[in-house]
Amino acid sequence: MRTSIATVCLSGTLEEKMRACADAGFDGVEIFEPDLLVSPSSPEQIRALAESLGLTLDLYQPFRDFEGVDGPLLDANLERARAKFELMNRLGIGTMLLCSNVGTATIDDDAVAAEHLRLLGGLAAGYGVKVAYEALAWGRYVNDFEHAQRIVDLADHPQIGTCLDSFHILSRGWDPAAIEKIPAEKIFFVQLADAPELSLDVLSWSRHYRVFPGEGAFDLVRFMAHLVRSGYDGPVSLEIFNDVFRQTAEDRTAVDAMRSLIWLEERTASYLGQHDGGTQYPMSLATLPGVAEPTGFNFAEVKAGNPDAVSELLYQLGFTFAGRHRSKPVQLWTSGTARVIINGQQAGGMEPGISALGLDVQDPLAAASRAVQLRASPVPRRSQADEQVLQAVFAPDSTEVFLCEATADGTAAWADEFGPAETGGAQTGGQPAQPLISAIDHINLSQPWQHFDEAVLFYESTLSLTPIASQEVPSPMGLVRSQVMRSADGGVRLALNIAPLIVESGPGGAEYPQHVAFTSTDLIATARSAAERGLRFLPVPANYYEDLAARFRLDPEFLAELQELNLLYDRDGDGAFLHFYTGTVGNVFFEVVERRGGYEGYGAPNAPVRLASQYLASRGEPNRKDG
Ligand SMILES: O=C(O)c1ccc(O)c(O)c1
Ligand SMILES: [Mg+2]
Repeated sequence: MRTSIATVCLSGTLEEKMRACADAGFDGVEIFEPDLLVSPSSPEQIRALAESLGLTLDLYQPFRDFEGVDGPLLDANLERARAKFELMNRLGIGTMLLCSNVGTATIDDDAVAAEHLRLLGGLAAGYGVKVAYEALAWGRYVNDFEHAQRIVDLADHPQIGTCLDSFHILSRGWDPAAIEKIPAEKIFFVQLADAPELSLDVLSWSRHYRVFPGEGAFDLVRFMAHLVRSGYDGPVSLEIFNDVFRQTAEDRTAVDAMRSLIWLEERTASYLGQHDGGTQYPMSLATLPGVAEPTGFNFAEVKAGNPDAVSELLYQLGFTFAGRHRSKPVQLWTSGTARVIINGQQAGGMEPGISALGLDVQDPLAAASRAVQLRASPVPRRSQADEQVLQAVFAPDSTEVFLCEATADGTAAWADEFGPAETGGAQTGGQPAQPLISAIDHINLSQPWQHFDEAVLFYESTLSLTPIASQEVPSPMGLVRSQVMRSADGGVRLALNIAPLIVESGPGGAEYPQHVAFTSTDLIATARSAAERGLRFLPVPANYYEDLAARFRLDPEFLAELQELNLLYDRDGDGAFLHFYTGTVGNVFFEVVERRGGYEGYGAPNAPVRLASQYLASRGEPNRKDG
């Protein structure tokens, strides 16, 4: 599949955009006219730059408001087109995009529009270029791709064909199956965009909210399947008008874009494999190393300049110190299969924060190769000869994601690099035979708002995690969007939260704490033992417990126990959820959860209580529970 992208998708100058597209691995670009008009480079220089970057210039766009107009305006429009065809010859671009008329058309007659397109085709022939007619969703008379195609048929000129744009087709609810009826040689160009479901006029939706394939709600796999079946084999180009991408570093957006297209290509290949058996089509679709979902968490890593505050929390939760790394300032704490690494390497005066997570996968090499083919950056590692070689890539928020070998007994092969425990921390104590905390339940990573869609696409495409319906949680600092990505059996649950931007601290000014949640087989016993070891719980206000009593019929003694220990409670169906939070150290805190009777959620109704309590704590408000 030939990949292309419109320069309007990216921030920067035309030259910067082209370099970013080439670096991300695109085959070609569409030149968006306004980008050229403001460039100091001549058309010849842009052409030479594309050549030197190995990019093809696939399309010049847009040409607007041409057809369906009165005689004098038509003459002027043809003159306008002549100038653009001359320009295209200088650029070396063979196809121009013509949008259906949204403003000046006064004649609602297909025969007239077709006649005008035929005239345009005649002019284009003189310059050896072609024109791809695109039905904009808000076109005055033509807003449906089948209608545009009927006009192209009527025009019946070799230089005149269709441009299909998934946004204009799917936003209007047109059925993309009709693409298969269009003769392949008449599809001159294809643009792809996804979009979230919004109730908005199509123009505003299109101009501000398009996103890359896989980041929205459109079924682009089915769209692509119809396109492939039509016999089309030209460029598949991303055309994303998006306010956030326009202000994000262009190289980052280009990588996100390329990832979305590679993944769509793979999913289309797999869809066609399932539905059309071995049928061969002109467009060849590349695939990636397939990987199964990760089966569990192998570890979580906290980086900290001073490990003591973190190790103290873990000790209070009942974790056992399992030793120091034999060559690095790194500690391992365990409880059951929950492993937390506290890494003091290169952490200087750094506040504690989650820096890495390890996932159990069947084939770490294949999983890493897939991630890298999806343009994830590998984490550079300098392993010593006697250490496990671990595969890792950076997530969009720079968290390191390690792809670890799953073992049948839940142990970690690298753990023998740690020890012996006796030489280690202040608080050791042997591992109890049956620790209450048995595993990592989920990891919660706050994400900068502007990279949220990119993060969801990253975890879904590289790691095969599935996003479940997102939630919105109010906090004193704004609405937090929470998106859980999980494996089918719940072995891996990752909660991504959009951190609201604290306006006064400026972009990136405020870091939101992140957390690791552990599973306990007996939450109340865990809380009691943690309290005895001096754990400071995140305080929960009395109002919360009054509301709990009103919502659920809880045994008064049980309710009193929840309140005494600062425990939170929720229910779904037959299931119940008990959990508590520790205080925050630096940018990290811990949660302990007990899932009863198949509870599948994360205590979302309680999240506002947590966020408000953390907000008070971060402002140094008195903790009334402590007196
Ligand atoms: O919003 C527009 O005007 C516009 C322009 C060119 C396109 O290809 C398109 O899909 C939309
Ligand atoms: Mg378009």
